[in-house]
Amino acid sequence: MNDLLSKLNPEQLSAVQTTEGYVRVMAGAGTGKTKALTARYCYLVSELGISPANILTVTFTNRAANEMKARMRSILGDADLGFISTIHAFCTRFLKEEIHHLGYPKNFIILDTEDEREMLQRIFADMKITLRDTTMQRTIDQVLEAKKFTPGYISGFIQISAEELQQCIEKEKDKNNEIFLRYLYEQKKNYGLDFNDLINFTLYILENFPDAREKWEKRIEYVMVDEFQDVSEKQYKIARILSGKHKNLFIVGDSDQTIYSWRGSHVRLFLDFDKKYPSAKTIVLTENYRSTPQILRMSNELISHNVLRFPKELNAVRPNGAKPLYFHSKSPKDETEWIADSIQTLVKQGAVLSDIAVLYRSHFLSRGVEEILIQRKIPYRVLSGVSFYERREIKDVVAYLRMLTTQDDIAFLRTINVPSRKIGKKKIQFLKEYANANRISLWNALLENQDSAVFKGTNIQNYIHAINTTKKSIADKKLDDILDEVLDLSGYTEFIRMDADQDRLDNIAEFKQNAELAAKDPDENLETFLSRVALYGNLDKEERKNAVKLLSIHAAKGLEFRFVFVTGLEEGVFPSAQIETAEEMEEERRIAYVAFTRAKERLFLSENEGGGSANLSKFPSRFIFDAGEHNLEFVRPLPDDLKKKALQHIQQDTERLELLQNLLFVGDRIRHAVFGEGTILEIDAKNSSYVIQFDKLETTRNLQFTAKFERL
Ligand SMILES: Nc1ncnc2c1ncn2[C@@H]1O[C@H](COP(=O)(O)OP(=O)(O)OP(=O)(O)O)[C@@H](O)[C@H]1O
Repeated sequence: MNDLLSKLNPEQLSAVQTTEGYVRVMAGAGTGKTKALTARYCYLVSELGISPANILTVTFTNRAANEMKARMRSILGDADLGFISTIHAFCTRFLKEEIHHLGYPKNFIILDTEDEREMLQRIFADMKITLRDTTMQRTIDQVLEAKKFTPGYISGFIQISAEELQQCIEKEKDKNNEIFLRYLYEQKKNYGLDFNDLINFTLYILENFPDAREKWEKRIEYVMVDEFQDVSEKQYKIARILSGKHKNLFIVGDSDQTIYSWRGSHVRLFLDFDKKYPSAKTIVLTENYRSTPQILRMSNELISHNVLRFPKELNAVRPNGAKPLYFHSKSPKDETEWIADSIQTLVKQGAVLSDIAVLYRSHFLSRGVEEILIQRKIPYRVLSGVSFYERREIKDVVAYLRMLTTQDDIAFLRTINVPSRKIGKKKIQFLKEYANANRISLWNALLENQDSAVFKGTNIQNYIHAINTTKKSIADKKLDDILDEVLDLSGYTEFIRMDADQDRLDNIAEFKQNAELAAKDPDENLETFLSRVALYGNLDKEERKNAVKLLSIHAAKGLEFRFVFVTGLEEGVFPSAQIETAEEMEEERRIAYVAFTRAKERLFLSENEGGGSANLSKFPSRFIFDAGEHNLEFVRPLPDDLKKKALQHIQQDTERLELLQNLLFVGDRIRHAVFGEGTILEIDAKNSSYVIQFDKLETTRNLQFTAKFERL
């Protein structure tokens, strides 16, 4: 133990030894927060003799919980470390003991996101809901998530019986309410709890059953919350209640690394901790052990542009290194080639591939990097999610293209029932038998049997029509138009929109852009394009240890690498085009901060003029300028004209965001000097205007955000 403590700096030591009361540790990136938390746990158990059964340690991911448990085991030996867990795992354990209060059995079911989607799909089918009504993602965001956040939701849900729910469903007129009620009915019938409800139920029991609360308050003598910057308000509330008796609540994190606001976290929870608990002690860790002074300097400068933060300057312990290298390029190809060149140079200089990580804001950006690494035979692993060409929607799209050329059975089986055309197993079996007997492909088997009674009531005509029509125009059309045509006619475009998963839409948009680029090359046609793509899809799947790591910035949270590349630093990509308020822009800047501070020795930043979707601007990201040009080494200078335009664009966009910050809301009443009183019906953020219905006018008016009117 002494050995463990002797390695800590005075602030870390204070975080470890201040065991009693409310303690907030503001730990800058790379300042050894994980080390301090582990040492604190050890200190509580080994030095103070507290039992692990009385210490709750909440981690952000299962991975973090497992890592911490492994470290603890190596120090403490065998002990029940069950209370080192994610909040969801803790809630599950809590509910196993306490859910009987609500009349639920101990073996309730946990519904994961896939289960949630499947349930919704069944509900959509029962209600005959189509794309015209809503989409899957919209329903999840606006119906399930939103309604589960409303104040009375949980008590209502707990108190109502399945039968009463059934009656409510029958009476319900509003479609969204009906979807929600049906979802709750399914949950109730199966005793199923989704991730939101694991939290909701725990909180409900803690707040409404004093016996249960007292038992747990007594049991949990110390509460420690890691990565506090990303916990939601409800999770925080659970921690607060559990620490209500012993009053030992320790929170650690970095408010500059809050990147999960979309899941309900908020920088303010961390910043206002001392207002909630005036006796709270705040310890700030600023000695950074991870990065060179050069990497820190530019990261410090970047984050200093945020207003909502706890100001702190990190100091580097490591010796000097080189300035972060910034590469501006003309095209996506130039950018990825530069990345591959730089990786090869690093390897020549003695780096191993697994020391190198390529980080990106959105998954679709992995495509270009993956392609060049494959071409150069540089092994890599996609750590967050699936490689680009292995993604379901990309495989579907490629299969549709193959139905225009090879019409092979694999492409056929992948596309025939996506979207659903009522072709089940039996019909496929019929086609397989027919094709085998006649030694023809499944596609030809379908063509020969299209009028057979077997296919009555199915939608194969639409499939056949889509393929045949598009096929006819291959010779006259551009690659990207062919792609659009077959996806539109086959109903695939509508199908994927229905899913409305932004990642999938982005991936398809990226694939289309690739096709668009290929279309400009006179040597490229559908067949050459497909064989090139096939190469990327058929990688050997061996688990490679010595490989470059590709991952999203969100997945890189908490990790560190000797060499870090951040790609796609363009306005509209990073920061994303979807940012609509100054506060959201601060979150985006924190994401950049997390990315930059992952690097230990050298940071490589890049962007290109030809990136992003067609309708986005192609300027270098504001984060390059925020980080301070003097802190960067430019591989080549930015063209003056481009820089001027980029700064102008950034200035205008900043003004737009500031305006949006002071925005009025839908439903607000206003008075205009000429039109009189009216109600805001819509906010058109893209055009910076309100759609207003004035009481004395028949039709609506679009007024600029800057227009003069007063709020009533
Ligand atoms: N007192 C110390 N002396 C030497 N090295 C340290 C010390 N504390 C931490 N380190 C090293 O600094 C690096 C960063 O530590 P750690 O991963 O715990 O940081 P962190 O605060 O969790 O970072 P982030 O929040 O950015 O993910 C690790 O390599 C760790 O071993």
